[in-house]
Order: sequence, then C-alpha cells, then structure tokens
Amino acid sequence: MDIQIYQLLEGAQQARGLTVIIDVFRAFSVACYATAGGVENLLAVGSIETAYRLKQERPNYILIGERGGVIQPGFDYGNSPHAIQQADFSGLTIVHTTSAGTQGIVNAVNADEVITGSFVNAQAIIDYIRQRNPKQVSLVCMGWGAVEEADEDTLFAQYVKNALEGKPNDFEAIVRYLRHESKTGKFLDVSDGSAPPEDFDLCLSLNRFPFVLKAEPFGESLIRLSRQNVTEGAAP
Ligand SMILES: O=C(O)[C@H](CS(=O)(=O)O)OP(=O)(O)O
Repeated sequence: MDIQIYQLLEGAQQARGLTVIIDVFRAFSVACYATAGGVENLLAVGSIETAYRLKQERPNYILIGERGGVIQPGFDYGNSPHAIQQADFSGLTIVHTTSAGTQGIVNAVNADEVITGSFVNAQAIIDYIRQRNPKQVSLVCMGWGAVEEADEDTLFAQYVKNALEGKPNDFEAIVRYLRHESKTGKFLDVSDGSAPPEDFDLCLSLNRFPFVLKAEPFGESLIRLSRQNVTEGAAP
C-alpha cells in the first residue's frame, strides 16, 4: 500500500486511489455529528450560490456551513458540531458548504474513491482502508480555507499513516500540542458565536463514530456523503 500525504486544494486535485479528504476543524467533524443526527442526505457543496439555489428550490433543505468560519445569512446552522449536536435531522437533507473541507470533496476528481477524515471517526477510517486494501491511499489535508496548512489536518494524516504502517500514535500529545502550542485555536476567535469553544473538544472526540462517510454522486451534479458502517475485521 502506497500512502501519500497531500496538502490543500492542489492536493485534492492530485489525489489518486482511495482518498481521504481531511478537515478536523471542522467540516468533517460536523459531517459526522450530522450523520449521527440521522440525516437522510448530506450533500457536500462547493459554492455558496449552489447552496442558496438548492434552498430556494427545496425550502425544507437545511443549510449548514460558513465562510471565514462565520455562519452565512439564511443558513440554519454554522459549521459547528456544538450547534448541531442535539439536532434531529431524521428524514432531512442537509446542504453543507465550507471554506476548506467541502472544497476538497468536489476537487478530488482523480480519486478512485473519496471518504472524509477527522479524529471523530479515525479508527473507522483506518479499519475501512485496511479492509479495502487499495494499492494507493491519498491523505489530503485541507487546512485553513484550503489555502494555508493546518496542524490538526497534517497530524491526522500522520496518525492514519502511522496506524496503517503499524507505527505507534500518541493522541494525548496531539491534543496537548493543538491546545497549547499550535495556532490552530484561532478558529475560536470568531466573536459572533459561529465557533464556540466547545467545538475544540467535540472535534477531538476520538473514535466517537463507527462509520466512514463516502462521497457518492447525487442527482446529476451533486455529491452525497453516505454513511458506511465499519466493523473491525469485516470486509466493507
Ligand atoms: O469553519 C471552519 O472551521 C473552517 C473555516 S476556514 O477553513 O478556516 O476558513 O472551515 P472548514 O472547511 O471546516 O475548514
């Protein structure tokens, strides 16, 4: 198994094989919480105009996302696990658009298969890759706004690579570093409440969810993140 780590939007475009698009803070942590909330269709959308068009066509769709970390006018929720944690999305369709994470999904056009990456479902991702046993794995770190590398995404990529290569990981050290040394906490600076401090722990709640989110076509031009339950040792 050849495992490569890529960065940012160009990395998403370069990715080949089984591709993990990584966004720890916060897109793909949010996507997992939304999935656990029972969502029927979780649509990962690149442009905010598409998100607004979909809402206009189907007013019952739920808009979740941000630009610059901030919830946008007309959106139902910001890109915050804390904001959606208690929501019941059963039977609903969510349109999710963010500055980095969902941009990676729509740009991974050369990948054989795309799944999302975040610590909240890390072990499921590792087990899924082991079970698929692809020749090539691409781990793509989407960073800040898909233009600036972010420690949490690179540390997650290294965590998955280490696990797949049988090397040890120290998750407590990762959390300590992110909390006390990395500038990553800047997302907590958004002062309008779009990025509540609780999001830090919720995004670093290791292995909370036993599923991966796999990108699949939805309709003519959209991408849906579908839940794939992963049982250790079982073939997907
Ligand atoms: O909402 C977030 O946490 C970030 C904002 S940005 O990338 O730093 O502009 O979006 P995400 O796509 O979840 O990284």
